[in-house]
Amino acid sequence: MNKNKKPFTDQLSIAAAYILPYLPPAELSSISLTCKTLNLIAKSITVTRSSDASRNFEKHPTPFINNVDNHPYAYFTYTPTQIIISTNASFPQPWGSFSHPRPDPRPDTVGYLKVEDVCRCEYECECERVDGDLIMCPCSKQKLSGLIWECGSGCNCGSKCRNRVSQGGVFVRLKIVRSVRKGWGLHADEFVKCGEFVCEYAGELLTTKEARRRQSLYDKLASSGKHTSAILVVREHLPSGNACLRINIDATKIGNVARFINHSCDGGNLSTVLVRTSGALLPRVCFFASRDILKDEELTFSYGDAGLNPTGSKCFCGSSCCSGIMPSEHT
Ligand SMILES: C[S@@+](CC[C@H](N)C(=O)[O-])C[C@H]1O[C@@H](n2cnc3c(N)ncnc32)[C@H](O)[C@@H]1O
Repeated sequence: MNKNKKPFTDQLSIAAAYILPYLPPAELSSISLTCKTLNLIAKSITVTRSSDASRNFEKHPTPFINNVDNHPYAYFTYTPTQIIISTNASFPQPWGSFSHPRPDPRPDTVGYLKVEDVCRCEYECECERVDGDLIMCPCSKQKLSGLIWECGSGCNCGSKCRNRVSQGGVFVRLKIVRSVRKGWGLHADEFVKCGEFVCEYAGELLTTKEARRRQSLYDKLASSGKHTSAILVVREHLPSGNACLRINIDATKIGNVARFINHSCDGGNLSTVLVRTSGALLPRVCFFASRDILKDEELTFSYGDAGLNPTGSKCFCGSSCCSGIMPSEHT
């Protein structure tokens, strides 16, 4: 026997370590039944997947916690920011063996802003000044448009600029907890101060035509009772008052932690804020804490008006003003 030749199990382990992280749960589970070596590798991938939904893209891991059934995690491709996909194909992403550490562009001292009084003057940004004089106050733009404006690639300031609150990824400690009636839900894993940036709603930016096509597909799958979709539609009313920009983000297959935020009829504890960034054509949809949130509390927001969809599915938000029906606008 050639002494330099690695035993078959070693070769199998090496090959499997490259291939198995790309497999969706059903395939991973069936391949794990074939032999002990593959079973061990599949198990370690399952542990990695359930220990961090963000797959090392965010500052802290976001674990899946399930004490109600046997789903170890939800399977999707992680993106920390919104992406434009021109076709309806998604790309494979390994999950379990690679890490993607992200830079920390935001100083720890600036983790929040008051959503209700968004005066940004305190966030001194050099690009807003000429010879030390403030030439344009960002909060005047806020008042005009009802948006938050942040510095970006169109500004002269760098990534350390403090007017980039929502651009450093997720800084709050979060966890994804399974419940019997609502499936997975995003929870705070530490105290979150009112006004603090929580996360962006990241996913695939779609045309309205594609959003409608996917929504009807997801609705058909949902009627089987096993599929949850995560298409968010936000409308930005342009300053003229005569036009409205419609933003469709689908986080069902490609998204971030925000895809686990459930609906609450009382408006929940998160505010949805459109953030425009200098140098970027399209706004981003971001969530800020609308009040102080305690550790372990579920994070929720209002998906919309349930009255728009009287035949919608049952709502289990549990709030005192629950309408009993999940809102779902006709996309
Ligand atoms: C964006 S996903 C939220 C994460 C989802 N719970 C999961 O397990 O992936 C939206 C879906 O969650 C479920 N959901 C969200 N809020 C709910 C509520 N208040 N009552 C019942 N189901 C809810 C619905 O199935 C909805 O289509």
